[in-house]
Amino acid sequence: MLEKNLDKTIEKVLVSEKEIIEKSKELGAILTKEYEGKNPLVLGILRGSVPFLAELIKHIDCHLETDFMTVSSYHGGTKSSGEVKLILDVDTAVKDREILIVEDIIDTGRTLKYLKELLEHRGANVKIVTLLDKPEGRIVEIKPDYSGFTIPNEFVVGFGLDYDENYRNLPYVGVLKPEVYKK
Ligand SMILES: O=P(O)(O)OC[C@H]1O[C@H](OP(=O)(O)OP(=O)(O)O)[C@H](O)[C@@H]1O
Ligand SMILES: Nc1nc2[nH]cnc2c(=O)[nH]1
Repeated sequence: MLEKNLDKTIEKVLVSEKEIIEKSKELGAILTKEYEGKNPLVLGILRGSVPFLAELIKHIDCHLETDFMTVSSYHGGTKSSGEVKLILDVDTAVKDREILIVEDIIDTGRTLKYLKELLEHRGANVKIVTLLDKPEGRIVEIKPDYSGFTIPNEFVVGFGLDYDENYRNLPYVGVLKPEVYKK
């Protein structure tokens, strides 16, 4: 059964809403300089990136476009299936385009390695910004160009990140109480 109050299912908060907003402002200032006059395509990876993309682009003060791609490899659980599935491709032409991929998290690195290679193969110039980086989870080599917070090797939820499609709407990033996984 789902708890009424999401807060009650959280064991600890790793990154607060205030910290996320402050970090988005910092990253936004850096990205404003990076992309001035380049009209980048800011590419959100569905579904997890939506809250971070929405916060981040408010602080990038230059012309940009947005688009989305859907990929999935966790299928609701806490472990990567090992296979990245492309569910919905980007609509905008990407050849010779400056693309900024926006992600909520890099863990094994499989999703971003797959996406970076796919888009570079199509002729795009790709950079990556992620809200969270979990370096201890890495299985394939990939580094973000810009990263908000480095976190320990724990499964996290909130600010876009789900467990079984829930908790994406929490305004902060946290770790669930162990009993949630037993239900
Ligand atoms: O580095 P990795 O181990 O590949 O993990 C990172 C990916 O996992 C999550 O996506 P998921 O497949 O759960 O889809 P979702 O965004 O719809 O939750 C997250 O949004 C990243 O895209
Ligand atoms: N919700 C969630 N999705 C992930 N995808 C890769 N790592 C994680 C994580 O820690 N939490």
